[in-house]
Amino acid sequence: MRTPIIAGNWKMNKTIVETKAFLDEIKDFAVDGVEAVLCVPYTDLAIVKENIGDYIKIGSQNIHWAETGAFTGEISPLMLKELRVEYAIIGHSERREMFGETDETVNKRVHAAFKHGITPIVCVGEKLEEREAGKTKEIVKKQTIAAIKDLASEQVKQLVIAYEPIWAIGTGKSSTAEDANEVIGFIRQVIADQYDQQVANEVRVQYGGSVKPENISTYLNQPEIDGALVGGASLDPTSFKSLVEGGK
Ligand SMILES: O=C(CO)COP(=O)(O)O
Repeated sequence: MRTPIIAGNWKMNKTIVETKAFLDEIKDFAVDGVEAVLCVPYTDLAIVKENIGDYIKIGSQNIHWAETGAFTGEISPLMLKELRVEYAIIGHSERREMFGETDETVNKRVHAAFKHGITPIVCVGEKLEEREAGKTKEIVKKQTIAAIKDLASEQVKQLVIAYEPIWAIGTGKSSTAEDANEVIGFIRQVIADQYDQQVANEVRVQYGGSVKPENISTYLNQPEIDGALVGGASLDPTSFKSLVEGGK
């Protein structure tokens, strides 16, 4: 059985003061049988570490492959480890589209995360024109294979993949649950072909793109969908709690 995982991706939102107010609202919150993660800006990691209990896990929004060095603007796995970061989003479409992230750098970051005991949440997903050209599966297959290149089976089993169709992010246009389920089932098949069915059965694959408390259960009711990666709707504490409850 795969444990559902609901992760909030705050993107570039919330100052320390705003983060503290959010954390005050989720004290003592926990839902049995659902894993919850908050992927916050780097400047909020320390305050989250100091003010969060054991239930909600801390995530970053990226991770560099080197431990130290001349990489202005990047973040090292060692720095994240000190802040009790357990998850790192890697290859989000906003990083791929706006900041030059490639399939190769995604793979380097994935290896670095595993080396330091941080679980990658690898994002894959097609653009609107790719979907319209019938290329969804081709794109997610290419991105998935590149991201997991040279990983051991035991590492792949721990991996989290987020299928986020780019046209559904922040647009209010969500993929239908059936459609997301089909693509996620396909991603699992790609992993089975690269490794084996047992490995594929253990990988958790989330859906992301305009998930809200009102629609989360339609996704989580699908057999292949193991959780959600949520942007906008994770910023409000009441909404975040409903999302995690929706993971049941
Ligand atoms: O990009 C996303 C999560 O990583 C999805 O964002 P929204 O939930 O705001 O559409």
